[in-house]
Amino acid sequence: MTTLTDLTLAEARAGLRKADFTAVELTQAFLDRMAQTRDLNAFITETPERALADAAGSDQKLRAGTARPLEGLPLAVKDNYCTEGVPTTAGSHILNNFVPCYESTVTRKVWDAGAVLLGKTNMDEFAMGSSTMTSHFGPTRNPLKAQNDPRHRVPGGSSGGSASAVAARSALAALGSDTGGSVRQPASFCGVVGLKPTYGRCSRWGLIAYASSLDQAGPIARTVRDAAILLNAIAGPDEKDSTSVNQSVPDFELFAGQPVKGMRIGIPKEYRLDGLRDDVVALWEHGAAMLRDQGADVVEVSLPMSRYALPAYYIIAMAEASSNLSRFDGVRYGLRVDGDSLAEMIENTRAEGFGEEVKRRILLGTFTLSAGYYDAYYRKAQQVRMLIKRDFDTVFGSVDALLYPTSPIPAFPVGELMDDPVAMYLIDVYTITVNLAGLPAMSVPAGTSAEGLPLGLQVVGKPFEEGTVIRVGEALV
Ligand SMILES: NC(=O)C[C@H](N)C(=O)O
Repeated sequence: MTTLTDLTLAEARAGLRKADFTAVELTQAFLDRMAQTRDLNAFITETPERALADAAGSDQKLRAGTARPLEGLPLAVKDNYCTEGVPTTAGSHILNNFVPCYESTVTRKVWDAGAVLLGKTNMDEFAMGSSTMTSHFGPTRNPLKAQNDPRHRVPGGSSGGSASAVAARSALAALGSDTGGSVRQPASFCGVVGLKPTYGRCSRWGLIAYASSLDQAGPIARTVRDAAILLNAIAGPDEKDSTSVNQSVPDFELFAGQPVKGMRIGIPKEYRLDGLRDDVVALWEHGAAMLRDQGADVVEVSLPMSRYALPAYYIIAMAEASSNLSRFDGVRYGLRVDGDSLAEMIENTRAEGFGEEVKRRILLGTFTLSAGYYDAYYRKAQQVRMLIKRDFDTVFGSVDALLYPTSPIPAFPVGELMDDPVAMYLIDVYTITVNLAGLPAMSVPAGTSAEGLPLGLQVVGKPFEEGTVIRVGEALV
């Protein structure tokens, strides 16, 4: 029999239904694998007892013929989803010992669909980063290394723990969240699939807020089909999140494997940045050729405003973060560091509880929102955001999807870029525009870099057309 941890989610689902193995056996295999791969530091909290108990419950349902869509399938969850009774830290010291008394809507949906929780995964603190190095719990490692180079690589971020776990086969699939690339970029770095749904497709309720107008839940999985299966479970409106959209949810799995013949795919010419690495250019051209070979019409399009996306994103994200993170004050939950007065207690708690990158963003965000600077920075960034969105609207009048790289670089060595925040922000150049425009996008493992590391290609679709993204994504692997 093949190793259980090597199965895709779709294969594991089929195996459970045919009773080739039990949910308890499958879960135990993943728990063993988690123990073997602990050096990756992919998990902040492991939940083995709950996993085995849930799996036993799933086995009963499987035997009774009442299995739900994700029955008995072991998943990992990024540690910024509130999980009732299970510690939830968002990778921060300030949420040390925080055990939510409620469950996020998205995680509630996967448990209601029968999935099994293996544990909560490591992440950049409050999802701020592209490497998982800003976590209070130490960096996560990518299970993959470059050829002839023993250095450990980052898994990307901020959902680096989730991507590392899926790539290491210590989870069948995982939930991440994507504000500016946090699902897609780690998927690209770890050679797995990452899907960011349309803004409003999934509920953000109980997902610890970073930048509320950009945050979106998303699956990380081994295959496009697996990501579609998970999206089926987490999509849909929620009365607890007024930004979730009442839009019908198709069966996304049906799109995996549908032909791309006759589709029009756009290649944005401005995304061919000066100095882009040869291997990334070659990957992109190869992807376009694959789609052309399958009968798609690949055309050049123009997104001129995207060149202003990075500064606009970092102004908006930091402004929203500075507001969202004001709730962490030591009064109600999480860390409290005493002081002589209430103000001093709050000051001490925030000074000790937040890491350097989070403090940098709170300070910059507060600055851009302050009187006198608001118009020059925040308002202007919102106007730029509108222009970027309009560019996409225009282009989507003539194409069905867009194709470009997920990241300009492959996974870099752990420790690098930490003292150069701007260089770290620049890595997000290809992922942030879709968050600003609220579009669905997917990263698929489509090639290998010169040093033998995975490279991802990104497929971007029209709002609420995740099905198209899934279709094109599947055609690239
Ligand atoms: N959260 C994200 O999507 C990651 C992005 N690199 C950021 O730091 O904002």
